[in-house]
Amino acid sequence: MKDKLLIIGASGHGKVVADTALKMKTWKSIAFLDSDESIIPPFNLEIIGLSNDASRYLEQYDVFVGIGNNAIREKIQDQLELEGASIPVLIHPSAVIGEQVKLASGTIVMAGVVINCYTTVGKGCIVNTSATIDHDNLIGDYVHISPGANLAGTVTIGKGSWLGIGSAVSNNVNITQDCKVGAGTVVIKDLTETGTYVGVPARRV
Ligand SMILES: CC(=O)SCCNC(=O)CCNC(=O)[C@H](O)C(C)(C)COP(=O)(O)OP(=O)(O)OC[C@H]1O[C@@H](n2cnc3c(N)ncnc32)[C@H](O)[C@@H]1OP(=O)(O)O
Repeated sequence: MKDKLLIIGASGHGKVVADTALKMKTWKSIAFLDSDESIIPPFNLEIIGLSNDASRYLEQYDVFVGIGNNAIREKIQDQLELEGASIPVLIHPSAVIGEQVKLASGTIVMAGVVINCYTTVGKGCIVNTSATIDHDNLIGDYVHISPGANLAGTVTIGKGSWLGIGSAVSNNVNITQDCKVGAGTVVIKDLTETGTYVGVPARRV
């Protein structure tokens, strides 16, 4: 753990990552890397280098990937791990985390989230604003659970899957890897094939 934090990506998701990190009051300073010169960084923070410059800062900074796309986040975090980066977990102070919950590095838990007991969340995940994950869930690496999604008890989500805003997953349901579950979709049965699913109940499109 270092006393400075570097966030890769200063656009929409990176902004919320920075906001969460500021609220944690854990780092003396926070800065961004971003290759897009047109971006004005939020909260008067600085962009100190290009997106692929992280290697130069690993001695001094904790590093967090603030990019919403699951596949891109995975690629960058995997490389950072190979280089020995210190990658924290970010938890907004308003989140409620149950007993025996495990959260792996590079995961962010945003404002208003509730994660109930005995759930495990893999690395590089986004648990977005006001999502709820109930007891005994197993969330794979690089999953994004969008704002307001609700997962009942004993749900499994495979690596790289994306649950859209306001979606719901019934208890004891398993969703395989790299699925996209649309906004407002209700999943009541296992999704065993990778694909895009929408509607109530969920159907593949
Ligand atoms: C902080 C943040 O912003 S986090 C980000 C939150 N964002 C989201 O949650 C967005 C979720 N994304 C969606 O719901 C998208 O519509 C997706 C990923 C499911 C599908 O996107 P695409 O692959 O581009 O599919 P496309 O738009 O072509 O739709 C395919 C069909 O599914 C239907 N469809 C798409 N999304 C939905 C949905 N959420 N519910 C019901 N039907 C849907 C479309 O109407 C279309 O039907 P048609 O073939 O009869 O015309």
